[in-house]
Amino acid sequence: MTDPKIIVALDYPDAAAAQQLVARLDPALCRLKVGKELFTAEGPGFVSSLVDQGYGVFLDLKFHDIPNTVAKACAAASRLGVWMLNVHASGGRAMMNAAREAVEQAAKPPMLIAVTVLTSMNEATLHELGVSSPLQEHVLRLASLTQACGLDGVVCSAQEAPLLRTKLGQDFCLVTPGIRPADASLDDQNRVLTPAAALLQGSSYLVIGRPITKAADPLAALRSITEEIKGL
Ligand SMILES: O=C(O)c1cc(=O)[nH]c(=O)n1[C@@H]1O[C@H](COP(=O)(O)O)[C@@H](O)[C@H]1O
Repeated sequence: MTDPKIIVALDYPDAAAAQQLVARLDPALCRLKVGKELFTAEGPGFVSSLVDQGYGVFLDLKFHDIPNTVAKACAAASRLGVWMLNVHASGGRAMMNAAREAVEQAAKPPMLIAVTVLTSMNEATLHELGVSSPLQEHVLRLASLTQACGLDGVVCSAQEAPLLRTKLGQDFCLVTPGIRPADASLDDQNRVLTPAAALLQGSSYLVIGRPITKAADPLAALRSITEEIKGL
């Protein structure tokens, strides 16, 4: 069983558009991330169809609510047969414990990870929310709490991966967006790393959207990145 390190972000408005891309990819080379836009438009049926096509699916719904509601949502997501799902670490200890307990009871438990600080946020946006610590310190605090609650890992910027890898050990899963091959457009991402650099910094899995989804030949783009990170 292969363990592809690339997770392709399916940021599409509907199943037809997403499926056009999916048909051109290869489940041996990547997993797929379904987020709020596609899930809200198409629901669990499309997620199940991706699973049936042999893809590992990261259901990126970033649950954040009271513990009971998040636990029930995680149980429902687990029943879809997804490979990974996530919650917001800022939902706190009781919420994350409830999420983990719900996932553990699934017939085939998915990996459960937590979002620390979104890559779209900076210190100024944190201060506005009353968080006065430096950004990296806050990321580390949320990631440490996530680990203490027994979750499998976090979503973070690849730039935070070295700190988290050092402090939280080799077995903690670091999922990092903001990845750009050396020759790719930055789009709206600011703090980016190349696929190879992100893995060398300690990332476990790379979330990659437009460099693959907008490529003239998405499978060729996926193969080229796979080649770049071979052996890392
Ligand atoms: O949770 C995410 O996946 C995520 C978290 C974050 O902090 N930053 C971030 O860019 N993402 C997602 O990662 C993907 C990046 O897509 P591209 O910028 O096209 O490679 C998008 O689906 C974003 O929603």
